[in-house]
Amino acid sequence: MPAVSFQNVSKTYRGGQVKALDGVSFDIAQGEFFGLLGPNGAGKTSLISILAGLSQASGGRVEVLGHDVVGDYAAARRALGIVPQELVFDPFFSVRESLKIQSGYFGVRNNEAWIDELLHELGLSDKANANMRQLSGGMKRRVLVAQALVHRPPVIVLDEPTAGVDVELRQTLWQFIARLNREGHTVLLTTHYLEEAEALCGRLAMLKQGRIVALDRTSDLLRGRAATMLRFKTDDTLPAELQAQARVTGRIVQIKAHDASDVEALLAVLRAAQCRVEDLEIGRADLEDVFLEIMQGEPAQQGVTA
Ligand SMILES: Nc1ncnc2c1ncn2[C@@H]1O[C@H](COP(=O)(O)OP(=O)(O)OP(=O)(O)O)[C@@H](O)[C@H]1O
Repeated sequence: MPAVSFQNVSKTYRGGQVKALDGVSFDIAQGEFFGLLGPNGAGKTSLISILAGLSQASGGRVEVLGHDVVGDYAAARRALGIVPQELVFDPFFSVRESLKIQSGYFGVRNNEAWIDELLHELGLSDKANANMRQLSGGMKRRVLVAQALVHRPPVIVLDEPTAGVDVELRQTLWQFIARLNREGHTVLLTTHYLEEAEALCGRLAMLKQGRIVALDRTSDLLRGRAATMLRFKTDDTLPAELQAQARVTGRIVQIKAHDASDVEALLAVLRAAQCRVEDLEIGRADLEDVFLEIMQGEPAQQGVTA
């Protein structure tokens, strides 16, 4: 039985004018660390909201460990630990009180030891008795993670958990989540940080305009799609034939190359255009390259035609 199963899920808004999800189907196996990626507006939040039972699909079916998220809402929700994107919390309680209240909500009692462990693992021990109002944004985010995990859910859903979060918390969070994953918890992560997704997720789905456009093991996506990247810095204007295929960030230029002769051809074009190149390096394509390639709908194989 899959941990999460999306079956032909669709979602429309405004009486069908906006199609946020258009026939999304995939399963996440138990124990997977799964990443859901997509640009702004692709439909990630819509999909997570349906999974969480916060909004209803316009069509299709979603199950968590075999429990339908609509027909069997309570069981599905109990199986999920959801770390929301927004900082929502009750300002009147202390950190520990809020965790106890959340436990009660799931009918869990006498879990003080687990609450202590959560506080410790998330670096919140010395804030246990602090009022939620007094916490910084990063600390509140840690509490949201603790709240999501208080009932030891088998499936953990993290919706952009590291947006605006400092390096220390990211590391603390990922170490802890990776441990829970090793212990058997399934993890579903949405993020805009592609390095995190590349480092953490065994398998990835990419959403574009409400449809799945890629679904594969992370290593296969990296191997199969993009190839080698030529990276350099320049102050000069790129020759026109390279502009279309280059990714330019300030002075940094990245161009895809498939093999050594491709690299030679690229350098020849640059030399002929008297384009001065600094800090030249040739590296492996990363998930960002693959992501952009898929989102731009470029054909998988496209060499230099110089
Ligand atoms: N309540 C709503 N009413 C109308 N349209 C909506 C509503 N919620 C989302 N949409 C639209 O549905 C589409 C998908 O939005 P969604 O928030 O699911 O995308 P996302 O992938 O989570 O984006 P982001 O990365 O920006 O969070 C977008 O076109 C969005 O404008």
